[in-house]
Amino acid sequence: AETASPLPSNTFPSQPTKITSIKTLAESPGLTSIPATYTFTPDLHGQVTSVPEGSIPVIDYSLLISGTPGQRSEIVHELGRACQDWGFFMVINHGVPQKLLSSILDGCKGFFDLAEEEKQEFKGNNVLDPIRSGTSFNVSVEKAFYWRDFLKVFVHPVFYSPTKPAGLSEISLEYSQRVREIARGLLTGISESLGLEGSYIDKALNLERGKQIFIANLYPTCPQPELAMGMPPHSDHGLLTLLIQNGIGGLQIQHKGKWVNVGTHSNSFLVNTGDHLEILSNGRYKSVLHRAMVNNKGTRISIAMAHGPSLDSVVSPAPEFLVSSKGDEPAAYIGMKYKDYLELQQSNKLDGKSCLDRVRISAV
Ligand SMILES: O=C(O)CCC(=O)C(=O)O
Ligand SMILES: [Fe+2]
Repeated sequence: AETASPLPSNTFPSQPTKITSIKTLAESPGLTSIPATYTFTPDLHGQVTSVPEGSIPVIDYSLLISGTPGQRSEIVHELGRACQDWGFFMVINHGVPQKLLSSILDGCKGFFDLAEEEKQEFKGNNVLDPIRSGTSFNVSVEKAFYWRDFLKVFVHPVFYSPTKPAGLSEISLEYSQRVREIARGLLTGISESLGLEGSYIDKALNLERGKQIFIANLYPTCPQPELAMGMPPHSDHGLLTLLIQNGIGGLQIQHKGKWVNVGTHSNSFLVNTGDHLEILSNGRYKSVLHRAMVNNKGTRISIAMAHGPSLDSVVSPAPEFLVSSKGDEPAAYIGMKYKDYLELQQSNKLDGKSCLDRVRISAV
């Protein structure tokens, strides 16, 4: 039972023997240092570069959906550049009301504020269970733990939601639908930017039944943020992840080998490319490495909405990229059923792009 096992006890005097949430630990009175089991290599923060204000790509979604043909093709071009150069961009003018964004963040806060016993009802037993609440990433395989609690819920093609707190289910349904629509719109533009039909990815990966996963992350205030890690460097398994946060930053992306602070951007979606976009595009659009830092100023909540192929899709590089007038291009990844990939990624340690490395045939 993966998520059922309690964290092992350690020598830290005030640590209870069974930690089911970092929230409980973070709220212990007088906590001034973190247990050794939460400690990572020091000076993670020192290696961060700041990029000039305004250099992270920004995509105006309204122009993709209702711009003139000229504006639209400009946005498609910008999407392609963002995927190629960054694997990351911000989406503005997406049309999702600010009120819905704050309601869903409040709903997640309500979930994390439930009594530990209540959250335990939703802990799940298997990595592919549709509702899973837990701490760190996968405590059954980790030696050091992340300063993070999570709630992961499958919201499409079948919608699930925890039954508590009251109201979360309704808000989550609406939020999931709105965000899925934007993800599909972006993937239409991304298909075109790859020189394919707009509907290419949608059809090839059966997005009508695409897997959409709602991931709420809680990063409580940490007394030694420079020693702890919210989420380690990793890439996401799906195609595109759309993230929002509660006004507190912490996300960093890797760009040209350096870690870059994304910061806070109210009312925009922070979008990153995932492994399946890299596989489908035969390495043209690489999934971006990202991680979550913690802080000692306030509790951070982020909601990452992951969009992937349908579970039964077997994804391999699109044949369109393998033959060209310039000669054949070898497939750089083997085909794998998305369900198997997801299971592999969730059952192991979260470790960079180690999952993608398992399907990679050659360096690209
Ligand atoms: O909280 C964040 O900023 C990142 C979360 C994330 O990468 C994930 O849930 O996959
Ligand atoms: Fe992620």
